[in-house]
Amino acid sequence: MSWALMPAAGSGRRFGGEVPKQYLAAAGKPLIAHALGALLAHPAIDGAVVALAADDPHWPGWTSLHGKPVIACLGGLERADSVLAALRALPASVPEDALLLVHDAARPNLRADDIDKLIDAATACADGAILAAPVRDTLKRANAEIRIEATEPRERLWRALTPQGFRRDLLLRALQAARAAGVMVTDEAMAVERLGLHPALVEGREDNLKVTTPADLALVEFLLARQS
Ligand SMILES: Nc1ccn([C@@H]2O[C@H](COP(=O)(O)OP(=O)(O)OP(=O)(O)O)[C@@H](O)[C@H]2O)c(=O)n1
Ligand SMILES: C[C@](O)(CO)[C@H](O)COP(=O)(O)O
Repeated sequence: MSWALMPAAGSGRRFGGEVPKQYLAAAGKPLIAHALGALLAHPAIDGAVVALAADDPHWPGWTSLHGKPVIACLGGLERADSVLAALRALPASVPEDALLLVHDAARPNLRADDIDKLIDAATACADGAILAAPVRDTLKRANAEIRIEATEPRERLWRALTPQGFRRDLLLRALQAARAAGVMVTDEAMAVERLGLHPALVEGREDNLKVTTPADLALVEFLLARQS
């Protein structure tokens, strides 16, 4: 059994504008609709919990999608808080060993083959698994004047994507431990790594983009329009 947790309570500061980016349209649908639809269209995913900002006026009020339950909950100040809130809002019927897939509402271009690969890897690896992309560019470290200070070695460096997949009991333990330590994790794997575990890296599609700035939206629009 797998459930999806979707952090969707962000305000989109880097994107700007009045409407939080997860509700902006691309290829005729809000980004969140693409992201949530991709997850719930997958036969192995049984439902989703979506973490929303307080009094979110844009949330369409979905209670089901593709015939599967959608539960909305109140998110938190940071992404990690929203993920923990969504985890805590899961139905009690979802077993402790259920696989949870955490996916950003801001990543609309998620494909079924990537979900397949992630579920397989997270099922095979007790430490969980994440979609990720190997770094293929030369990496530079900047100084205070935005001049090159150094070139960083890129061997064995990957960019973390989402979904990230972990057992319910492990993810809860990891997120609670990070919060108790006052560590603000930027993805779920970081919390699991803090426990001394080593989640698997699964090479995912480079076009599983997170929409962060307006330029990202233009690219995602192109990608999604080609799908439909
Ligand atoms: N307190 C927060 C912050 C972010 N998110 C969600 O986490 C995902 C990735 O976060 P990010 O791209 O940083 O979104 P924002 O926080 O909205 O963007 P910004 O940092 O530019 O404000 C998004 O789906 C966002 O809605 C969330 O659920 N709760
Ligand atoms: C979870 C994530 O998408 C993995 O790359 C990323 O850490 C989210 O970062 P953000 O700053 O919250 O968008």
